[in-house]
Amino acid sequence: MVDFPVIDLENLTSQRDNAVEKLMAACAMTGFFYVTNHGISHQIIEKIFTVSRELFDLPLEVKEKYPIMDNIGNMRIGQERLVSMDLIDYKESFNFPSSFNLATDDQLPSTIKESRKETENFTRACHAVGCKVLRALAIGLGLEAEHFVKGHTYGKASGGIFRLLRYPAIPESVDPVSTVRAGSHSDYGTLTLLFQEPPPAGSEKIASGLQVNVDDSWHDVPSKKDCIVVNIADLLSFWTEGRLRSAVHHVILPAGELKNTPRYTAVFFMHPNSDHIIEPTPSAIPAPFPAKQDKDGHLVASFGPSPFTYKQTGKEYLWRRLNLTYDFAAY
Ligand SMILES: O=C(O)CCC(=O)C(=O)O
Ligand SMILES: [Fe+2]
Repeated sequence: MVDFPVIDLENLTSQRDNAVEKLMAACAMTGFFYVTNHGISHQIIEKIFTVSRELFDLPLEVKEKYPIMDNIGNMRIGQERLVSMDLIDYKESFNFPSSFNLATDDQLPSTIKESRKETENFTRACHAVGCKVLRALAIGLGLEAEHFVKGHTYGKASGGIFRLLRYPAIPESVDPVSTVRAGSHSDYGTLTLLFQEPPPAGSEKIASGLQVNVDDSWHDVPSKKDCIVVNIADLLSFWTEGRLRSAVHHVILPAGELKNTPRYTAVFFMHPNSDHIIEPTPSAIPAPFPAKQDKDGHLVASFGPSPFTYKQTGKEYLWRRLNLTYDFAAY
């Protein structure tokens, strides 16, 4: 059993109660942890899930007016297959720019346009939480606090995505062998913040389906009251030459009565500014996977889920990564 630690954001910011050490230990092992005392109110989180329900409840022909383009828009059930064409991801999603103030009217169905201000406030709050974690990580690595944050500016162009997801109830007709809720993958960016709706009353003990792969076995990441699940994503792992780990995760079909309940999540994917150049991190902590020179003299990562060249911008990385994946299969 892996115990994903719960980290108090206030303690992290004020460097109390070994919170930074706890965070660094989690990031060296699994890259997954919970953040509590994050200051994002219940009301705004509930509002986001209300907006999400209204959005997915729109008629199909309305949702299809917003097809995914440049990684923004709607993906219908089965469109995104994270593992292979043989494994269906039984989910639908809507991607918006993580700096929601950059969303153009034509990217927003009426339901979310009506809640533009609240949604923007939510994304600003998520960004602020992510920046606090990035500062603590920089401090934990012995760097100046703003090392990562200065490449993450709210309101500036980036590959960052705010994503709403609905995993529908599982009909009897679904083949459990060729279907998952989300196939195994690691995230592309720097940090991911995941909000899981609390399970319905009476189902608290049933796992939500999100699992993380640690040392070749899968571990449940249950929804925890008032907590955000945060994980290190691939780019931050490359950036730090593997000092911070980005773990593979997936969402399996639920068990028991949760099969009959749709699952809603809201995900805030942080990416650096499009023009931010990613160099290896100058930390005194030994890197598990130091950058090396390739035969053409480029500085490249010596590990990871895809080739990675240093000294490229956030934008170059993201587009190379997306192009390696068919049909925008990930983000
Ligand atoms: O919805 C979830 O629990 C996880 C979603 C996820 O991993 C992703 O969208 O990258
Ligand atoms: Fe993910």
